[in-house]
Amino acid sequence: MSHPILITGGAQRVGLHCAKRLLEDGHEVIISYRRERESLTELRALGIRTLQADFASTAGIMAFIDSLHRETQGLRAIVHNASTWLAETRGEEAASFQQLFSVHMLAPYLINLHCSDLLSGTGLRDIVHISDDVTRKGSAKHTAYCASKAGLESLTLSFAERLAPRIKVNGIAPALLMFNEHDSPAYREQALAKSALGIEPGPEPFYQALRSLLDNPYLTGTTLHLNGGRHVH
Ligand SMILES: NC(=O)C1=CN([C@@H]2O[C@H](COP(=O)(O)OP(=O)(O)OC[C@H]3O[C@@H](n4cnc5c(N)ncnc54)[C@H](OP(=O)(O)O)[C@@H]3O)[C@@H](O)[C@H]2O)C=CC1
Ligand SMILES: Nc1nc2c(c(=O)[nH]1)N=C([C@H](O)[C@@H](O)CO)CN2
Repeated sequence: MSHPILITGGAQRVGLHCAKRLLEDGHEVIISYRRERESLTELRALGIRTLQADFASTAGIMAFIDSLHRETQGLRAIVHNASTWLAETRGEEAASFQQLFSVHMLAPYLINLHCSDLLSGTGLRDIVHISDDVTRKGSAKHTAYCASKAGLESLTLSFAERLAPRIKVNGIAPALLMFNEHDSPAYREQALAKSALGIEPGPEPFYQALRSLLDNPYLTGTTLHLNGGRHVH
């Protein structure tokens, strides 16, 4: 019997798509969510287990770790997808940085430390960190966000060494996947022009990248840059 796959931040957009696709591919799925949403009703009806969590504080992360251990005896994989795309607000830079650090680095770090014991069973066992292609060049507008995602890529390397050969640890660093509804036409045009392929791919190519990491027995410590041929400058 194979254990469920945990994907954090699974109540909307990329995480929601991957939760449904993993279920279609025959996996049991557990998601974490921060805010109650309509999508959760559909997921629960499909048999996906949903755990509330706010990773903005150590207490919130540790509470999630407790609830995950109560929810399952084992896991096939942990996908650290939960994220907040925060631009620093003048005067609130420190609070923003701490929130981004907590969600993008402290939560994956503590969950890996306290829940890697759940990664068991006879087949492959995986941890996947979701960072961002922008770590290759830095970001003037999302400086703290970019730094926290770069730190997550460092955790990929460290945990890959620390948990081998029992558990594979890899990352996906996407560039544009899905616009947000408030994105202006000008912003959309500018974002599309940044990659050679010039498209908004949606969540399915991301799922294909996740699938390739989960199914490959000879990949660890690798971050896949899913960026449509994005130029660095
Ligand atoms: N979309 C894109 O184009 C790109 C995405 N990425 C990365 O891909 C991943 C998926 O992107 P996308 O689907 O757009 O992500 P979202 O911005 O939709 O965030 C995913 C989920 O993270 C949850 N989350 C936010 N803050 C917290 C918190 N403090 N505690 C717990 N959960 C939290 C949100 O829950 P709630 O809604 O309840 O607040 C949300 O549902 C992310 O890691 C993102 O950084 C990278 C580059 C481009
Ligand atoms: N948590 C999120 N991270 C990011 C998002 C998002 O919507 N949520 N979006 C982006 C952009 O698409 C960017 O890659 C291109 O403008 C980056 N990270």
